[in-house]
Amino acid sequence: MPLLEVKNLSKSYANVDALIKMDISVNVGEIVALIGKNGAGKTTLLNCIAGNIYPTGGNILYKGETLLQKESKLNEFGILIEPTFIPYMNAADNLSILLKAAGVKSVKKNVEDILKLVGLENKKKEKTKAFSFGMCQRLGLAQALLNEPQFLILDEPFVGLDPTGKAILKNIILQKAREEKVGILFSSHDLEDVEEICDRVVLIENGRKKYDGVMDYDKKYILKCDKNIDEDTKRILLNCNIKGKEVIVDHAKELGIIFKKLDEVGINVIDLEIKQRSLYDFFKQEGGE
Ligand SMILES: Nc1ncnc2c1ncn2[C@@H]1O[C@H](COP(=O)(O)OP(=O)(O)OP(=O)(O)O)[C@@H](O)[C@H]1O
Repeated sequence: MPLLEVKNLSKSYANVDALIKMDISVNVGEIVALIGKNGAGKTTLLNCIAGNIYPTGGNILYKGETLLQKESKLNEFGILIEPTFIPYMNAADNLSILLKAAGVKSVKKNVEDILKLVGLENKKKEKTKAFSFGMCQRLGLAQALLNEPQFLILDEPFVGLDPTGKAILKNIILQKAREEKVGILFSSHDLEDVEEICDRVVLIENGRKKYDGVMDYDKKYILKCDKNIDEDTKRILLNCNIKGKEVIVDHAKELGIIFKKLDEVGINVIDLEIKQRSLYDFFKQEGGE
């Protein structure tokens, strides 16, 4: 059972159908990225899941139960969507107060530990009105992590972060998913960062899901052989594209049989190269830009 399931979800504002019959899921320990042009519907989807806005139709299930009727489940979520803070309070006090205001009963992690994790340990006594946008993003991440969430919702978390901040964020996302089995759904326009960390990507266009797939789309496996592939061997390797000494294979699961066939005709594979279209190229070709 997926950790989170969005089923047939729609959201219309006055004149705009921002989400149209959206289905997506996030598994335990899975990192899923939402990508799509400005205005595609990413933030609307995240806000519906976070309980900030009500969908017009459809359903959201968390651990198999309808989320709309079980708002207490939101305590298991960590949410980073346009974070705002009380400007005349310092960073540490903001975290404590905001958690109480959100109705979180037990603050499991120490505020100082979390501030250290996001690289704000030297800023804990500073009033947030003096915080830059990037510092607010870091503090927003700290806020999202404070109650040891089982599910993380992050809206454009890379925006405004410097390279160190981005590296910290990527490490946190990977560690939360891989070691603590947190499910993570985030939106981003930073396709290189997305490509680096996510397990699955969902492309949204005009409120509809256009693509939903694992990150090994369009992978090609290039077997570099020690001699040219002759006509007889080409006939044996019917489904492969062959160029000189190279055999190009579309699916990893076919590699074993191809290795065996090559071995049978006395051809050795001396190197294996894996090529993949970049997420940016994919996005462009799918009409994302
Ligand atoms: N409060 C609102 N009132 C009316 N229309 C809205 C509102 N919020 C969003 N929209 C519209 O809904 C559509 C989806 O917007 P949304 O913010 O979800 O897109 P997005 O994919 O997050 O975009 P971006 O990448 O620019 O953040 C857009 O057409 C937007 O103009």
